[in-house]
Amino acid sequence: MAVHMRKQPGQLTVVIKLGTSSIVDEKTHQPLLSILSLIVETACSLHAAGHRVVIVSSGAIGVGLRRMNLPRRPKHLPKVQALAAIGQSRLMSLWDQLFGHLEQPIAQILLTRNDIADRTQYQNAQNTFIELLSMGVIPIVNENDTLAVTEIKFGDNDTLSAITAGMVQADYLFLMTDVDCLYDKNPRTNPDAKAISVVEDIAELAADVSSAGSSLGTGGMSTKIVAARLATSAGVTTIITKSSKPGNISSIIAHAERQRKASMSSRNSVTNFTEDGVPIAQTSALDLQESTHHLSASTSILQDQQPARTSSPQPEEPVPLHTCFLPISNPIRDRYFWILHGLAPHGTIYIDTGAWTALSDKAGLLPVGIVDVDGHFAQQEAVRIVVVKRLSSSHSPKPTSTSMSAHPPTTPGAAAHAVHAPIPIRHPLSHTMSSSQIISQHPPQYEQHNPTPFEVGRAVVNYSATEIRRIKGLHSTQISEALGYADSEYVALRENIAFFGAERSRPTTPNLGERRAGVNGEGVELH
Ligand SMILES: N[C@@H](CCC(=O)OP(=O)(O)O)C(=O)O
Repeated sequence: MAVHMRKQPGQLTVVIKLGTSSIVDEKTHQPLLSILSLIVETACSLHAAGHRVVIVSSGAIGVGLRRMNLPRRPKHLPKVQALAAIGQSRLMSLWDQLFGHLEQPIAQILLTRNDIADRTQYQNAQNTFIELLSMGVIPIVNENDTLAVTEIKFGDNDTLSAITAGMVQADYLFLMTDVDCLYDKNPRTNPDAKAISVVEDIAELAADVSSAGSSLGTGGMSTKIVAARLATSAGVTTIITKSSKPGNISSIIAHAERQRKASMSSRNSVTNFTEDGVPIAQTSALDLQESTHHLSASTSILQDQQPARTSSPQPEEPVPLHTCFLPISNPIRDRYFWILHGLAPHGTIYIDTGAWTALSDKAGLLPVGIVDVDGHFAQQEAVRIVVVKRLSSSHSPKPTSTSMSAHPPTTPGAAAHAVHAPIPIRHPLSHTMSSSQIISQHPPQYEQHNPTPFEVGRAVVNYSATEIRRIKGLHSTQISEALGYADSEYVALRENIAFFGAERSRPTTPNLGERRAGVNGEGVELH
C-alpha cells in the first residue's frame, strides 16, 4: 500500500543534515552549542510557521569520544560501534535539552539499510515519520552505527539524509557543510572562481566542480553531490550551505520559494545582485505559507552568482550564499525510489540492447535478453542492470548441459585480449567506480579500449544468480527445462525494475560495452 504524506496547503517539509564537524569540535569533541542552539531556534521557527522539520544528526561517535576521553576515532570497528552506542544517547539528550527550552518534542529514529530492505519495513518507517510529523514532533535521524557494518551501511549521513528526504517526500534537504556553496573552481587558488547558485541539471555538473570542495579540505563534497542527485531525483530541492550559519536556512527557503513562484510566472525572470555579486531577495519577510510546490527545472545549465548584475529598485535583503539543486521535473515514484536507493544491490545483470528497448517500452525483463550475471544473490534481492552490446555469435536460445554451468569458462581467443584490472562501470549517482567496488566476484573480462558500460537501473529479481546463469539467453518457455521448475517467465517484473534519472518514457541509449556469450551461451567475453 502506498504511503502518502498528507500536508496542509502551504506546508513544507524540510530535512536538515548536520555532519559531525557541525556538532562537535574536531579536536576537543566538545559540543558546538552555539550552532546547535541556532539549529534548534531555526527548526522551531519553521515549525511555528506551520512547516515540518526532520533533522539528520551525525555526531554519536564524536560525542562518545568525548565521553570516554579518547583523542581520536579508533580503527577497530567494534570499538567505533561501542563509542556510537555511548555517544548516541548523550547526543539525543543534548538535542532534547536544547529543544526542551522551546518546549519542542523530538524523537529518535535510527536506521540501517537492512531496516528498509523489506518493503513493508520501509513503509513502517515512513508511517512512523508521518505520525511523528503530524503530531508536531521533530524526528532526529542517525545511522544505527551499533548495528551497521559495511554491508548494511548507508555509507554516510549525506546519503542517509537524501534517503530520509525521499521517504518523507520532503520539499527541501539542507546539507549543512563547512563551505558556503559550490564553486566552479577551487576559490583558494582561483580568485576568479564563481559561486554556483543554482544547478538545474545535476547530470551537467562538471566533474571538477565537485573536486573544488575536496581540494579545499572540506571533504565529503562528492558525497553531498551524490546525495543531491539522489534527493533531486525524488523531487526534493537540495541546498548546500554553511553549517556555522544555520539561521540562514529560513531566508534561503524564502528566497527559493520566491524563485519558484517567479519561475512559474515567468521563465525569463532573473535574480538581482548586490554590488558584491550576492543575489538579492525580493522581500525580507519569511513568508512560506502559500508554498507547496517545488522549483521546476527546465534547462540543463548552471547559473553562477557573480556576473549578472542589475540594479534593484527597492532596498532588498541579500540572500546568504548557497547552492540550490533543483529537483527533476518528473520525480521517481516512491516504490522506484526504494528499489534504487533503499535496497543494496547484491550483484549485476548485463542485458543486451534488445532487452533495454523492451524495458523502455515497459516490458518486464526476460531471460532471453540477459547476457551475463555477476555476484551472488538470492531471489527477491536487488541487482544492478548494466546494458552491454551482445555480439552476434552470443545468442543461444537452447538450453544445454554446458549452459547450466554455474561458472562457465571463457572462450580462449577472447581471454588473450582481456584485462583483469579493476574495470570502471559508470554509475549515474557517483563518479566512476572500479569494478572491485561494485563487482565482488568473478570480474568480467573487458578489452581495455572498451567504452564504459553504464548502469541504467536496478531490479528485484525472481531468480537467484545461479538460476539466472542457467537461463540467461533462453526463451521463457525453456526455463522449466533448464531449472526443473519455472517460478516466473520474467527474471524481473516491470514493477520491480527502476531506472536512474526518473521513469523517463524512453531511456536514452547508454554508452555500451560489448559482451559476448560463448558457445551455447556459456563463456563470456567483452569486446
Ligand atoms: N553516524 C555517525 C556519523 C556518520 C557520518 O556520515 O558522519 P558525517 O560525515 O560527519 O556526517 C555518527 O553519528 O557519529
